[in-house]
Amino acid sequence: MSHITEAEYKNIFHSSPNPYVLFTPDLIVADINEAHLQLTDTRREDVIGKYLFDAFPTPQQEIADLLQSSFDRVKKFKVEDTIHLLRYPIRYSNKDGKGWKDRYWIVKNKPILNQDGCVVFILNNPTEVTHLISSGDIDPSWINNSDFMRNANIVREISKVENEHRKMRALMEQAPGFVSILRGPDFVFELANKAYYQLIGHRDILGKPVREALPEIEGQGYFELLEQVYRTGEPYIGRAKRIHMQQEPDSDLAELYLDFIYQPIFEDDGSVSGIFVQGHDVTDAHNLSRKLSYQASHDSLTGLFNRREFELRVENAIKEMLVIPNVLSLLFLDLDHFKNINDVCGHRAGDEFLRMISMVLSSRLRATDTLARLGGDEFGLLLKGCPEHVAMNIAQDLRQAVSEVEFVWQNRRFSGSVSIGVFSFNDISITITDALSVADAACFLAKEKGRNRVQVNRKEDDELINRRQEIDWIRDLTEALKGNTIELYCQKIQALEHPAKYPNRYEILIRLKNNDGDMIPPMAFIPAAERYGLMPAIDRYVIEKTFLHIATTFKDHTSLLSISVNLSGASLNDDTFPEFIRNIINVTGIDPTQICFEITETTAVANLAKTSNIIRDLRKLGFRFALDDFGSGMSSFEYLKHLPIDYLKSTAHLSVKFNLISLMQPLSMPLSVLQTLCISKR
Ligand SMILES: Nc1nc2c(ncn2[C@@H]2O[C@H](COP(=O)(O)OP(=O)(O)OP(=O)(O)O)[C@@H](O)[C@H]2O)c(=O)[nH]1
Repeated sequence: MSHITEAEYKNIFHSSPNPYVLFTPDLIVADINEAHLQLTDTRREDVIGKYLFDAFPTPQQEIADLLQSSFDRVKKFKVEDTIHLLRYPIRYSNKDGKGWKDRYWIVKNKPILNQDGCVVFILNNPTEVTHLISSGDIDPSWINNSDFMRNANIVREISKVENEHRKMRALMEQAPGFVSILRGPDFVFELANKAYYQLIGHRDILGKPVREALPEIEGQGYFELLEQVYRTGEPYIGRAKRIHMQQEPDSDLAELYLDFIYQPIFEDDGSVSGIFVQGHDVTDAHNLSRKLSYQASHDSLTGLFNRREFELRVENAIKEMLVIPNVLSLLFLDLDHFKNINDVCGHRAGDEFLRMISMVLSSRLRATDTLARLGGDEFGLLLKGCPEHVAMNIAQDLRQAVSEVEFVWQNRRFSGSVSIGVFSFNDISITITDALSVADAACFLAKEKGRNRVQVNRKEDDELINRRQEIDWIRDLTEALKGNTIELYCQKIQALEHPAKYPNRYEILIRLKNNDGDMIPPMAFIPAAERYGLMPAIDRYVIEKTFLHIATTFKDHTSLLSISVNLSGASLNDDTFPEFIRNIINVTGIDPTQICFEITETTAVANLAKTSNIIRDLRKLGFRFALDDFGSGMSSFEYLKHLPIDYLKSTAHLSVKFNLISLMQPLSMPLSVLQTLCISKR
């Protein structure tokens, strides 16, 4: 058999009575024969090298889409595709003018494959059928039954389906989330919407396997997940999963967080043929929630953990000991004389110093240690798997490091100093509150012993036990002050002589209730309140409550009553106290002559000048003053000369009559009973 030369092939192509156009896969006109040029009334030079729709324009996009989809099928499935009826108008231009001539066609598109099976050309062969449609002399029943019309109906159905398909694609395109379809075991990109392209930085991915299209994803576990879904047919849902990918060509990898689903695509026989990928970029929401949780767990000034997070971590560490026996060490650090920096240079300097100390402490710790700022100038440190002797060494190291800090602010120099309490334990029954208060108490002792030192907790250390008890009282008292649950009682003051002259005298006392409902007398908690500076708050609480009670309950019987209220030394040293009293009188409108403030001898003597001034100030308003427990201390009559007091109250064994001497009655009663008592005695 003789071979046909290329020239002979060309000759056959050009002289064929059937119209042909040869397109490249990009739909560029590679060649066109005479029959086609005549049929479409076109000149060769106007179409060669041009894109299909530039060479053969059409007035309507839908028509172009139909033709385009036929070419797409040819490229995809590599088999001939026929459009059984296509309305494709042809442009004309003659002496009558320009316009479009309606033409109808049957169009066949055939792939020309190379040796590797790739599409190198598409041979387009249109057959014009306009005359069949427009002649009008065709028997209608023949039209309905003819193959031609059946084909036409099929075409209509196909275009309906294709229309639906187009709408679906448009919806997918506009979907706010990203969508793509991966086909076959190599996960070749068959489709991707706008959001997907945006996510991957508009890379050219269609027709490429995912490993080739997105190489930077390798090693992040995503390809393995695709394979798993493909193999098992089970969908996979990822929530805020981290991925590193390029969002711009040649850019650095960006850290993103995605919510997504890999949904298997099933064929009719139940096999998986691809994966439908759908999801959202949730990076912003994720980062925001990370930021919020950072803020909730960190101290904004120093960047260290805050008290809440610290307590949570200590609590978890105690729970972990249930599973793995361990020794935990808690360090409680309190800067020495920090207030000094604030007072001398202002809070900004104080803040800067706190930041500096935080850095010094952090730099000496392991990543697994938990350092937190608990508040003010207090820090907590949790060391896991750390026995006491190691914790002591660490504490000494930190103390030393802080003592070497030199802080300069506006030419003023300050050196650092810290007191540290250490508590090591392996007892899983301990509560977090106890553990922290033991370390706190040890730190307190370190302060008391002279500061700039480390104090380890020893169970047998009485001082520490007392401190812990005190800290518990302070916690209870602070709660009670906040919750208004300190209870006020009154106790009658009995004049030894002329009792009728002083009928209704009462002293206000405070009581605290413990968790079991038992009343706790003041001598149990007042020392702790004095030591921890809670007395001014307690005094004000009692004064407010008592004055309000008198104002509301004894409005019409005020002259019947005289009430004694104890005042602590701290209030007498507080320059704002007289102002507080003036305000409360204005608010309640009570008569100051009904009130007698009781102060102790030791308080008065501690700061005689200041105390005398405040007493004078308040007496001018009408208040009276009594010196309590006279005789229990130095009992020097000398200083009494300088104190402008009205009464002396003495212990029973020392009967000194000054103006009025009283004895406590053993029974006391709640303040609320007072009204009934007084009124009935009237
Ligand atoms: N600059 C600054 N000061 C704070 C902050 N929080 C609390 N303070 C102050 O820190 C001081 C802590 O005082 P203390 O610990 O009682 O006093 P100190 O001078 O360190 O005395 P000792 O602990 O007894 O040695 C108080 O004056 C608070 O007002 C803060 O965030 N910034």
